[in-house]
Amino acid sequence: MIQLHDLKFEPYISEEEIEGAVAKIASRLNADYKDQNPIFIGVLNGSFMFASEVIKRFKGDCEVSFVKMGSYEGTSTTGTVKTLVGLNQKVEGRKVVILEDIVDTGNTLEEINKILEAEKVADYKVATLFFKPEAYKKSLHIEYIGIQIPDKFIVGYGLDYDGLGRNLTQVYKRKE
Ligand SMILES: O=P(O)(O)OC[C@H]1O[C@H](OP(=O)(O)OP(=O)(O)O)[C@H](O)[C@@H]1O
Ligand SMILES: Nc1nc2[nH]cnc2c(=O)[nH]1
Repeated sequence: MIQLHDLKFEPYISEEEIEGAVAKIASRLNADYKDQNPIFIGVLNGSFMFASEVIKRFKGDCEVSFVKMGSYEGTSTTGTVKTLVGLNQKVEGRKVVILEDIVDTGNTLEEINKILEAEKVADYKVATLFFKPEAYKKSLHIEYIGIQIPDKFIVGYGLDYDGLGRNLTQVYKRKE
């Protein structure tokens, strides 16, 4: 068990399971985007570890960019997604892959969808390491899903509780 600020968390998803999920997504991306020079767009802060692990397994040419979005305070969403750092490169006509650490309510994804529609990308797909089907309230398609989890608050592998826990190499869930 670990403690971050005032909350306790227990081990939930091992490094091996995460590594297996990352490898599967990377393998599909290698097949689907062979010779297509995709642009990977990581959604900061949470996706930094997942993005790095996926991108280093991609074998062809690719470009890498990041946006920074924020909507969580403590363990719940504020319901308002702020674009803290937007896209700083032209993506018109390009094939884009969004890299998310987690899709929960889908609010963040919806905001990213608006940005990409305005940018007129050729097409884009979403890859997320974790997905909470019970919490997802949107209809945007998620092409690459690593691990589906119940509607519990998790930390580790990029995900934080009020700033702490992003460096953990396995995932923990809030102790009930
Ligand atoms: O589907 P949603 O309910 O929108 O939740 C998903 C988002 O929540 C987290 O970001 P957060 O706002 O906590 O910012 P962070 O990545 O900087 O931690 C996570 O990184 C996703 O981007
Ligand atoms: N740390 C963390 N951030 C999230 N953002 C959306 N869902 C979660 C979650 O379960 N944990």
